[in-house]
Amino acid sequence: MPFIIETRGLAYSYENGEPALKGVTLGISEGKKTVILGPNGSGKSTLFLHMNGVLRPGKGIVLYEGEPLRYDNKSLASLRQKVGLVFQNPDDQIFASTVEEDVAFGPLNLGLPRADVEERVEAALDIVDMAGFRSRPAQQLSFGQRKRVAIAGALAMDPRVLLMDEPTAGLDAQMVREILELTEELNYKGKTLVISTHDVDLAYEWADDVILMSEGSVLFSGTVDGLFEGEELLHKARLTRPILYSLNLQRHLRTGHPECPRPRTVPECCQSFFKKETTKEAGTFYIACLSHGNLDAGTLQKFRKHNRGAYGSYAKRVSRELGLDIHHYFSSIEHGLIKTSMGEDYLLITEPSLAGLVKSKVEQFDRRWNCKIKAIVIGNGY
Ligand SMILES: Nc1ncnc2c1ncn2[C@@H]1O[C@H](COP(=O)(O)OP(=O)(O)OP(=O)(O)O)[C@@H](O)[C@H]1O
Repeated sequence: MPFIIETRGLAYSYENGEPALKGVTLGISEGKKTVILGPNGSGKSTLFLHMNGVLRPGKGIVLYEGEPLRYDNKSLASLRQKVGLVFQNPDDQIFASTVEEDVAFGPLNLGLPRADVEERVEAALDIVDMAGFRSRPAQQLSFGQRKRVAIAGALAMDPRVLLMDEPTAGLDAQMVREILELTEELNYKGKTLVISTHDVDLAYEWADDVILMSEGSVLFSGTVDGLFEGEELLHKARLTRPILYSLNLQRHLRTGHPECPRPRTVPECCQSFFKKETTKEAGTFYIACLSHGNLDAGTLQKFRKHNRGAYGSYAKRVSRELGLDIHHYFSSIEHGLIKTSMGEDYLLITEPSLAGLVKSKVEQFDRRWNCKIKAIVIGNGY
């Protein structure tokens, strides 16, 4: 698979002379979810600032689609249209006086017609569930809300690659899940996602590819399983193994149960650990495609309260607006997988463009854990 972004021998020192990057060579595969994993001060933010041209390498080069970056204003503007960066601290990114002005800033600079800018702002604010705050001054928002506005600002540029520097830092648990779901949604819709974090559990659950950094250098580049198999590199990078990885390994060592396939999420762990105790046949995972006004409350009532969820920003917003009695507004696919693997039916409401993603996740889970869950998409107007 071709790399959409590459760095070769990238080195950079800040003004105090301390090297922050020491010859970093790496590649980001198009269409994948890549984690840049590393402890504090390992150079993740400095790397991101190079990947969208904010910083210029001391040595080495950055390439986009195989072409070295150019640093004149026109080339940088064109790069930033394709490679969006969400800063670690939203206050480094949000400048305009109101939320909508801030999100509109990038698209206006592209010279788009006012109506197109409006459309982009509305869509981006909808995705991060901040449409109700559009006229509010950004400084009157919570940290998590400002983080969402910063994400909306990057989304409004409609980039092919979205770099998110520590997107979950400082957010509550529910908001973390929502941001991760949002990244899944964006990735499914074709965007290449790169996030930086020091959270090994998050990296293990989320990433297709992982690049481990320590003290300005790349220690590892490959799959998550490949990274966590050896402990030496992790120790060097002051990181530990993910909890689910360690639990699974301990079971293997203590009981002789095969180590692979390794569970990477809670539903996978439940299925792997407790499969024998589950005697019931698996349930059906109903995926209901929601368009405004096509909901039949009777359908909802056929499912137990704790067996109804909404997935995706649109379905969550519309479900709330319509006052639907939905129980899971986050981690709904995971809840649905747990319920159906225990033999209960689950109803998940989502927008038509995400039904394929949900179905493929259920089918992937089913193939991996062989639990015979049926996934059925119910069309518009069920
Ligand atoms: N503006 C700056 N001036 C001087 N040194 C800096 C500056 N920003 C970062 N550094 C230094 O560069 C190195 C890499 O920092 P960087 O912020 O890229 O790491 P990081 O992996 O993103 O860390 P964290 O996880 O804490 O955000 C660190 O040693 C840091 O102290």
